[in-house]
Amino acid sequence: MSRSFSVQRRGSSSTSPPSEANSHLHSWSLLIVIGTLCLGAFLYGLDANIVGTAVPRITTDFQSLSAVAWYGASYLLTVTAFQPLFGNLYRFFNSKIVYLVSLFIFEAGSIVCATARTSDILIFGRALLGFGASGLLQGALAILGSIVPLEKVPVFQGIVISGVGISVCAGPIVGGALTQYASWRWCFWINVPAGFFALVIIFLFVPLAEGFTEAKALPLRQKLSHTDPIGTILFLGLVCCLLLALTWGGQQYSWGNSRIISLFTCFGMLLLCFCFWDWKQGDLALIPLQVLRKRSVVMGAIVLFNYGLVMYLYGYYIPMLFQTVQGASATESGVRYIAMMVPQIVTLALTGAVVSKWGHYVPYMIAGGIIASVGSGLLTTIGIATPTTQWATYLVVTGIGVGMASQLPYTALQVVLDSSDIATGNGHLKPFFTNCHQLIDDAITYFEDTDEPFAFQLCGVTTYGLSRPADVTGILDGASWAHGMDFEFFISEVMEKFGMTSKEVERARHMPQPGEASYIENNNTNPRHLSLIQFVQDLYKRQFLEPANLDRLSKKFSEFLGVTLHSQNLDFCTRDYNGCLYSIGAPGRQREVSLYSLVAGSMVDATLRALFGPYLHNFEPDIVDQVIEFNAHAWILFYGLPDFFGRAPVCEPRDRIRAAFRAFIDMPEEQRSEQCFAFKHLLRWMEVLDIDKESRVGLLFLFFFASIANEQNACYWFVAHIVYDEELLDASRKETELAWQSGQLDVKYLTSNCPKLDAIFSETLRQRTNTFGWRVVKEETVIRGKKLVPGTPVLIPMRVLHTNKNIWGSDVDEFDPNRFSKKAKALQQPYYRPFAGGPTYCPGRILAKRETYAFLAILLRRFDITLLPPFGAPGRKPAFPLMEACRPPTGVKGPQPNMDLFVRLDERASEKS
Ligand code: HEM
Repeated sequence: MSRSFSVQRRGSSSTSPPSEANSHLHSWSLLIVIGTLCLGAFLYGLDANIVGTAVPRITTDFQSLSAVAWYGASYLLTVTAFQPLFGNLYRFFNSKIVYLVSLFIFEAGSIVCATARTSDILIFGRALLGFGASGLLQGALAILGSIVPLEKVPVFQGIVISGVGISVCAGPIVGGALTQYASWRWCFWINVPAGFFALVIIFLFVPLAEGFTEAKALPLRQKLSHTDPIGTILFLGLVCCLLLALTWGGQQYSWGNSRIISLFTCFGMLLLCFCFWDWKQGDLALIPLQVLRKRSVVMGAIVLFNYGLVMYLYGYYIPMLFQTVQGASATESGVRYIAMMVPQIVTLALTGAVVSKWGHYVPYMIAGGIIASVGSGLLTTIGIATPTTQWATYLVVTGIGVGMASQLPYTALQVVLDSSDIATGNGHLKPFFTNCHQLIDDAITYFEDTDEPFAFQLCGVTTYGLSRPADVTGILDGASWAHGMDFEFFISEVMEKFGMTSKEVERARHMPQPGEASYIENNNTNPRHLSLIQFVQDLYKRQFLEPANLDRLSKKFSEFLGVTLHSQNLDFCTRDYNGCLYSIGAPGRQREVSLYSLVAGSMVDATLRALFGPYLHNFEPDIVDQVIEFNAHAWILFYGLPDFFGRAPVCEPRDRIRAAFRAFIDMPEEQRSEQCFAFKHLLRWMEVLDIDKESRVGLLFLFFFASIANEQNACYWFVAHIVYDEELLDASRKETELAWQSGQLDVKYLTSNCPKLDAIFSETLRQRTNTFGWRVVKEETVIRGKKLVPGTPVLIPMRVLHTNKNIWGSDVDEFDPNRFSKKAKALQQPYYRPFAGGPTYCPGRILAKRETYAFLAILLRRFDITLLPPFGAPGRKPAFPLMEACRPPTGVKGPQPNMDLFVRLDERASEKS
């Protein structure tokens, strides 16, 4: 049975870096569009608040006191009931078009209201208005996602949403003034020029192109079925029946009247149908039933319902009291109402800020309820002659109470994220980014009765996580359901994050067709007419698995490593890569170094030189540090976190590396003679395709990142375990010495004849590959009875394979290479997958082993290694570093900040020159 909470729109398009995304707006065009979206949000809120002060005139004009509640309710009904529908429309269709359609409906509704000749037409017009308005706020947020970079979305979101806040305050005053000095009809006419202006601006300024998402690429039929039209109709029907029965009952008709009874009966039947339909639809339902099982959601809904009741009751009856009982004009009534609205907005903002900071929301909710009740009680005492100070004080008290508590159900879900309540919150952002593995473990425990994939919210995006080892291997090995999962789409998203424009990413997915310029017969570079993405994947395999290319690359790599690993070249080991600034003496034969700096610095340097030749170092002398810095913070880019206007730690290294790549690409091919095979072909083919320069830089960057993301840290743990354990160190020295028999390092011998190293390497990878694989649901897929919704990302926690006690025994947390000494048993274990498997089987697996072993072999050949005691504790063995746990991985993780091993390297006599 389904357990996920809700399906929300993916903001994939907005993740590309600011300067590169061609749909992003700048300067005055951005200003004007943001102003217009604000106007849309203002109109959305205005129409809920403007009629209150106009209602007394309307009821007088139409002689329709019995319909008084309907003027507000019809708007509210549709504006609420159609929210989920519009949410899905924005998810599956182009945001600009859906927004324009909703504005158009809003305009039509306004004209119907403004020209209404009867009360019924006005009610119909209000319903139409609400229907259009239900797409305005969501639409503004959806459009924002494609016109501003992701990191700036929260700021602009705040600006746009403030339009609603202003309308709450301005609505009654504007409504009052228009009703008094013109006619109540102007409360609706006002929407027409404003809405028309918004239509024109959005039409002219917002680009039609937006980021590609899998949901938007679904066939029309599938899109329509996912918007759950039947659920929407049933929901609307049942709400209408209930509201009609409640409005007419006891007023127009007695409660026992057959119409009222029929309406209640219809409501009951529709409710049953809706529940059945909702249950059948699972995750695709308008309101997934699982949501209602969650205490926090149910309580939040009850609180919101009660405050909604209070707000709308007062919104109608207090202006009526002012105007019809106390004889105030419509404008004056609006101004008087400020006494309630201003305190409400102020306390709303204040409580929100306080709760966000300290996290306790229940006290404010209770206090708000008590204050609002006291205020409401006091309001019951006012009458025709109540002095201004008295009724104003009562309104202020009520406003404070309502403002204090009415938004807290939303805030509570954002701020207090209880990981055991995994499926109930509308965001698991905080636990994911502070301890993602704990969040996944909690989810697995929480769902262990069903073993079905769980769902959680990440940056507003519903994300599935697989909980069973068999499902993880199933996805890698192509289980029958795995074809519904797409890796290519995930890669497309990552390409955007690394700087390709969405237009070029779409082109990269396209297979060249006969007749197109990119379909070149007898073309040596891309003879199989692959799409650019497939071409890149093919290049990976040719570069890292074809013996000639692989041997050349690993030979170069070892040579560069051989140059670096000399005592006089180790100054870089003083770098503060991991919060471990370690001062070493002047270059000499004995050096004391941070192991992390030693491994990271020399591995990254050798990889860069083997892949690119010396060129990147020429363009950016600090390139090694920049890459290490980038790797440490790549998760910020990867998970699309805001870069705080370019100040996140990932920004500077990203920009400097990109600048070096840009200069590299600008060199004529003949001057790049030392670049590797893959880059030569990749750059050539991108030139044929005429991919824009920034996108070429982005793809090159991503290609390079794949080859270093795991390597540097995997090698660190491997060497750290060996250095930490004298027995392992001795055994490793013995094995690696044999690879130097010719005087040169024989890497192939090393990787084929060292069982002890193999066992240590395998155990290191078992313990350290806590990475996540990612896929996107391509078509409706069912795993263990749970329907996964297309377009939703799926997280594959490899960890469930390697840390599972049922598979590896109760000592799973111990580092024990012996479990791999009996090779046949552990290595053939289907749940041992450090390099994944199937179509995405890591093409760098052979090179990874060669590079790691080569590093160790050269290090042991050159130096005697002594583990240093912790600072200030001579004679003691340092603690083994813990793995960094606070950030989600983008590859194998490094040690926790300020945790490292420090070693003394004594150049061996045989190596002294
Ligand atoms: C010990 C080090 C390494 C580990 C643990 C590792 C692990 C992995 C894993 C688990 C995947 C599959 C991701 C998925 O299915 O979602 C993968 C993919 C990949 N790895 Fe590695 N890797 C390592 C080293 C390397 C090296 C040295 C290179 C290149 C020189 C490399 C290049 C790649 C590439 C290009 C892919 C993507 C394959 C595709 O697009 O189909 N890896 N790696």
